[in-house]
Amino acid sequence: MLLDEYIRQDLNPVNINLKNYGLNERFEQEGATYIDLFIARVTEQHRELYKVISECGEIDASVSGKFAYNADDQTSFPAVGDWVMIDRVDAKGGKTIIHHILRRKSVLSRQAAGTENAGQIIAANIDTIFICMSLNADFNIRRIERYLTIAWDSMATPVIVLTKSDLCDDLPQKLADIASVSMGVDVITCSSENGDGLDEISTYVGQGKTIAFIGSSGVGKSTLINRLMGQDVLRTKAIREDDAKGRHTTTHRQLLLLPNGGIVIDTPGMRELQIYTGNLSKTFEDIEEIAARCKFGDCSHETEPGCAIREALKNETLSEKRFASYKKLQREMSYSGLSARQLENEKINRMFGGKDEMKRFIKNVKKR
Ligand SMILES: Nc1nc2c(ncn2[C@@H]2O[C@H](COP(=O)(O)OP(=O)(O)OP(=O)(O)O)[C@@H](O)[C@H]2O)c(=O)[nH]1
Ligand SMILES: [Zn+2]
Repeated sequence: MLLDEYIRQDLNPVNINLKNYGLNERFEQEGATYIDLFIARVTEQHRELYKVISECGEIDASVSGKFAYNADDQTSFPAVGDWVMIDRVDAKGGKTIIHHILRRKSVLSRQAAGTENAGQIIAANIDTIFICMSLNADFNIRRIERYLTIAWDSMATPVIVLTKSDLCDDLPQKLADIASVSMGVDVITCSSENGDGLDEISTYVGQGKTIAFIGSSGVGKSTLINRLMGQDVLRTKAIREDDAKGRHTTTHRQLLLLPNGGIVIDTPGMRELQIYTGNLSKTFEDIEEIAARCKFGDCSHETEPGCAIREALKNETLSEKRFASYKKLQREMSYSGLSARQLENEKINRMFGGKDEMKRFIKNVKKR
């Protein structure tokens, strides 16, 4: 099924049962204190433009001027997953205005250590965060620790998902390694290839429960979400790389309803939580192009067969030095390596396209 069709089926224009979107008593009660406003959940964010779902369907939304007065603090802006209060549910092709954010149950954010105001909200009100790591090339205990910290900070419950079990032949050793850092956290082993462990994941998913998947690029998050959806709603890496349009252009739904109940949040920010690839890809387009020819999508360019990078290094079409600086930058750009300033700029870019655009936006909203 095409994505458009999926969206149409999903969004019957009238009488949406918001419980399916995770509405519960806590939000209902808080929402009821705002007279004349309607409750809705943020389903998409594109810079200053939002989409929200209310009982009458999905509509475009923007924030009220009040938000812009606090613009130095990005965490006070709505994020995907937020429950918000809007002033109309039928905007007749226009926009509704978001006036309040209801108290968040959990907040997934990236932040720079030791700085204030450096938080950037990636998604809100997630119940369970699946930390995905593949059992082959991506396997790294330190990375799990880092993701666990992020997940615990969020107030959502983390569950470790070890993917691609079909590619692993030393599972007991890897499980023992994981056990040493995963105290109190459930660990699931699964394979989208042969279906192992997918039932177990389903036990964490149910009506009104909001889930999210984080983990390095290529560990199989999209594939897993597609399996839970029962259809290919997200384009997986393999398909993206085949696509003539290239793989930097994909936009897709940021909030998905699962057929057997439950909500998956999958925002671009979530995909970038591990490594900031935006500028890296641009600066090292040549290297990314070569890497795209590696036999394995998640090639570490170290020991895998069919590695195009090692081939290029051997025949000197790629210089060792350039590859070394790419790797260095890649390390520096990992989540924990970003300086406060880099994070701040990146956040502004993501939300507003740039500093000037942000200033213009704030000015405009204040005028309204
Ligand atoms: N062998 C095997 N391959 C898998 C499995 N799950 C996913 N893959 C493959 O791994 C590659 C990456 O999968 P994706 O689902 O696109 O990975 P992702 O985590 O969504 O990656 P990003 O979108 O970049 O964050 C694809 O070629 C998949 O076909 C699995 O269980 N076993
Ligand atoms: Zn390679």
